[in-house]
Amino acid sequence: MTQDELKQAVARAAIEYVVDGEIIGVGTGSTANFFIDELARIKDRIKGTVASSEATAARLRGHGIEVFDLNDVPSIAVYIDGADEINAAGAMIKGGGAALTREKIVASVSKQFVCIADGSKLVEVLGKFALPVEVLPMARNAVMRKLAELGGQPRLRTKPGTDEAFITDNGGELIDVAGLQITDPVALETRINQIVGVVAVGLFAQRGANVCLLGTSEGVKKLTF
Ligand SMILES: O=C[C@H](O)[C@H](O)[C@H](O)COP(=O)(O)O
Repeated sequence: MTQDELKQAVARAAIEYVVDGEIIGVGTGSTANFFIDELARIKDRIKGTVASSEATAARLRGHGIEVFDLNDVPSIAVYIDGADEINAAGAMIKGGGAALTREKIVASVSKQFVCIADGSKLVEVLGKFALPVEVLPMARNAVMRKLAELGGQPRLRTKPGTDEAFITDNGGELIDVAGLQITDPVALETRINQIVGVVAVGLFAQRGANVCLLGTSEGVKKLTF
């Protein structure tokens, strides 16, 4: 099976976690896009969605699925999203698709987090995938110095093919920190959150996944945490 077929299989399996009559939180990225396409088939069963990025909101609306502003929503039944890496405890690195801050906010108000990922995303130790950190632009270099003190190699994310900083949906910039061996994800998340100028770190450990649907050649494996 191709990686896309594995992503499609977990996206389909995630429909089982959609709660009828409720608002569903929807993630960002290629796996989440497959989920959105599956959700479109059963859109009449749900009240609507909250999106974790402008791209996701546009795809949902393109399917005729209602997208609510989070400020108008008291709670979210379930949040469904991909990950760049996930470990055996349900802690994740996210933000390869630049949506980490809104993803973290939507996940924080969701009762359940269902991670959908192809099997390559399951790792023993998080950190091979460079850890994304969103910062306010004026704090970029100050935050990069602090992140270097943690032992990683911070690098500003740029617009493809240019030297210009990539700008997120929130007007922030992204620093990708390579070379970390994240043996204590909760401690590192706490430490990076304390750096002034950081908007959010793409380490989802304090609020990790409750369930992971992992696409493998033997079928969809379900991990619960
Ligand atoms: O910002 C993007 C998100 O955190 C994605 O969930 C993550 O990058 C995984 O994306 P994909 O499903 O495309 O591998």
